[in-house]
Amino acid sequence: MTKEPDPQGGALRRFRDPAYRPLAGDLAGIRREIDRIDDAVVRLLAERAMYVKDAARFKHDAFQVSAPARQAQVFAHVRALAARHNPAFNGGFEGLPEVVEAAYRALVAGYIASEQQYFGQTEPISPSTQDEVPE
Ligand SMILES: O=C(O)C(=O)C[C@]1(C(=O)O)C=C[C@@H](O)C=C1
Repeated sequence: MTKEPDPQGGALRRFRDPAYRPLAGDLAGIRREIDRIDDAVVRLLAERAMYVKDAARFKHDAFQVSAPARQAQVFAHVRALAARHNPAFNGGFEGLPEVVEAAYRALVAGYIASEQQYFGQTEPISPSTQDEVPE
């Protein structure tokens, strides 16, 4: 079959697990929920990006921008979060920690590339002239 699925069509299959509970009546309903969630995810990624940009002010050089030990910490953290947030209903989502870690590896690579660019837009300051820290 080389045709895209019909968003308005009825279900074509069912899970063999008798306890499985469907989340929407059709594929259009599923996609509406996915679009809603993507909006929230991307809004948070944009908020995260601004903190990554600001992090450049606290680094001496390109190695510090890359901060590999911190990267490893972030990947382990999001993996653990994915395991914790994996829903208990409908059997959860198998391999969610791996999916989330892979996404974060791609995301952080992009964030680092931009942070390196932003680092190039900074200049060193002496401690006495440092920016004021917000409360
Ligand atoms: O924590 C930092 O130092 C950051 O710059 C943030 C961040 C991240 O996206 O989480 C980005 C670049 C570094 O590789 C490590 C982590």
